[in-house]
Amino acid sequence: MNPLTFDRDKPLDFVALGRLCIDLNANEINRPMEETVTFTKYVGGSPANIAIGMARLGMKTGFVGRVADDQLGRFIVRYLQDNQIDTASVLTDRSGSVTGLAFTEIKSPTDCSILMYRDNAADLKLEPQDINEEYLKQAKAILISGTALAKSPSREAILLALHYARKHGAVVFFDLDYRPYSWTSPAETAIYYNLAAEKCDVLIGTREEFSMMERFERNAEEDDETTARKWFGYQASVVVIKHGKHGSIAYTRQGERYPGVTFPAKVVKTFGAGDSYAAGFIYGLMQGWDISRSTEFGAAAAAIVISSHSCSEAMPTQEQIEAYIAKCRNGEIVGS
Ligand SMILES: Nc1ncnc2c1ncn2[C@@H]1O[C@H](COP(=O)(O)OP(=O)(O)OP(=O)(O)O)[C@@H](O)[C@H]1O
Ligand SMILES: O=C(O)C[C@@H](O)[C@H](O)C(=O)CO
Repeated sequence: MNPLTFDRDKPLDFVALGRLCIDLNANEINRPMEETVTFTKYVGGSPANIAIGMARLGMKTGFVGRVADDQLGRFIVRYLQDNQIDTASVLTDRSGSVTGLAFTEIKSPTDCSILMYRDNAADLKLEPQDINEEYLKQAKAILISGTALAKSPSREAILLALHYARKHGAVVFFDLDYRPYSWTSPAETAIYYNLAAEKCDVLIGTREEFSMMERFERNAEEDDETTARKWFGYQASVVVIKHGKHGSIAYTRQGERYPGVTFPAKVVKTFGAGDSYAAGFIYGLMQGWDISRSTEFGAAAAAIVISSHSCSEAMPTQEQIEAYIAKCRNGEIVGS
């Protein structure tokens, strides 16, 4: 089943908000970054990757965010536009901020890390005045991600966007996307995550991310079902808890539980799995597919992206995902 309904009369399918940055992925892989000499530049940041994934799947997609007034900011906007993403609400920050950089180290397919340069990052300069109610009113669904809550004024801007989305009946997806380097204290993190999550229809996160949000619960059990049930006491109707290569479990407010499959992958690097999974899963739900088919689609999208060098550039089309699933079923693709 699929408990979500989307307002078919709204012209924009999907609007993502928040982080737009640059990934610099090591070209010489399977070694520490000290030995890497060249990197390839891609657009990055979890909500950016998900928006690009949704656009590749043919959804009419927009973005709300701020980029730096520099060459990298302009590169990001051009890349979004080249991918048919509406950038009317992507503003240039002129306060002297810079584009956030994520240098990725790929030591092995299972040992990847990210070296961040995010001091004075433009994406966190998003202001409440940048949130256009008329724009969000046009969206069937919006997506927020946790990093945008890390600092003011971006934090207030996202909370205002949640208010408008609720007011105008958009379905709200929250990809928890917890990046500890963006936050100053665990208590502050949990408080703002909880505040936002209470207003969202679909929560998608890893076990660790949900546990981070439960730091003030008595007897937190780290049990997926208990976690999901807590959110059904607020606005959520679907809660997805991801477990890396062990798959995911989706719970619904109606008490159903859908364990998600995984697909074999020739893993190059693991990051980007969550973003591609989210794009495939949300796309499925927006097509009216049931939850099992949607999680399967997300898992196949993730297998494709982790078998590739980038996150954004590797986001697959519907045809690519369907072909991948078919090849896995025929035994033409086996894991690494
Ligand atoms: N090694 C793997 N092989 C196949 N599928 C995988 C693998 N790792 C992750 N996936 C798929 O991707 C989905 C999301 O992965 P994961 O739980 O690692 O999310 P995440 O931690 O948010 O990812 P990210 O590393 O991008 O932050 C999983 O539910 C699974 O379907
Ligand atoms: O911001 C990060 O932590 C890295 C991102 O730039 C990257 O694209 C990502 O979010 C992958 O999930």
